[in-house]
Amino acid sequence: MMNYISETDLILNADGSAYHINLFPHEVADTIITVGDQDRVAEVSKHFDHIEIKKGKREFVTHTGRIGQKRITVISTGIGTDNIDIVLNELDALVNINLDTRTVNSQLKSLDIIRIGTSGAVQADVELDTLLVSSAAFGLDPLMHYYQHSLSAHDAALLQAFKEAIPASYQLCPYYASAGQALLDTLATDLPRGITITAPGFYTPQGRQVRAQTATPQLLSVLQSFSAGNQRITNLEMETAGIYGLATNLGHQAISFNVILANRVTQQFSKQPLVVMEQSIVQVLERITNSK
Ligand SMILES: O=P(O)(O)O[C@H]1O[C@H](CO)[C@@H](O)[C@H]1O
Ligand SMILES: O=c1cc[nH]c(=O)[nH]1
Repeated sequence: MMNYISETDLILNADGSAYHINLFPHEVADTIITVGDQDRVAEVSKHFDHIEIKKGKREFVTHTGRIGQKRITVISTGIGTDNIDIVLNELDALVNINLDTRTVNSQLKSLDIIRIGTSGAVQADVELDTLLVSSAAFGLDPLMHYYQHSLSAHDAALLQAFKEAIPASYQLCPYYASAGQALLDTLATDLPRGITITAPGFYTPQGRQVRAQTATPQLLSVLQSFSAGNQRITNLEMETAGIYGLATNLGHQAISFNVILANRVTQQFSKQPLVVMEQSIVQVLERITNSK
């Protein structure tokens, strides 16, 4: 059959649910909040008026419910863009593929995908315990090199400028992906913004020096000093570029809210990470429920 998606391209569990995230189409809302930490899922859903579904498999815990009339799914991705590949492809399959015929639906759905995650700042003036929005992200992980990913001339020039700023000896191959403009406009016009670096690790890939010897000794200062026009790199984390790149490829809107827990320039870490995350969750939920 034409355009048939095979049983090994899109794997379903014996009950017909998506292979890793273990969900059925009716269990997913059009507004999706992604968090890294499984325990953060309940910290979000405790603010729901009603929870209709609680499911989980591996690191992918999902709660779907409502605040007022707004139906929201919150799902944990675990750490890293390899998990983003799984979560975004499976969420998209649930809403855009007929799982019985294994063909793509004629009407495609665009999800709103909203990350609430923690992050480290690379600029001294990005303050601890504040909320920062990723206007775009450079991925230093490899995920989007496997997907078609076209850029505007402006964005291609920005990526080229960043590539030229990285010492050749680092052997890095960054990609670039932007936030969904509609979500930036509806949820985050008043928040500080910047370009986020999505790293393929937490320690040396984010310029940390513990015991392992680094091959990229000036990474933090390279990131900190990069600028193009009025754009600069503000923070480091591990999912945003993959979320933005795959959301763009699949026709979804995505936005990443970063709770700044570390400042890598002042070398300070938040004294109250759980309190700040709780305040940020409340703030983002208010923005979502007030938006439409
Ligand atoms: O707090 P989360 O959402 O997990 O996000 C950040 O924290 C983790 C590293 O500690 C990475 O996943 C990074 O992106
Ligand atoms: O510095 C940090 C803090 C949170 N998450 C990261 O990935 N990096």
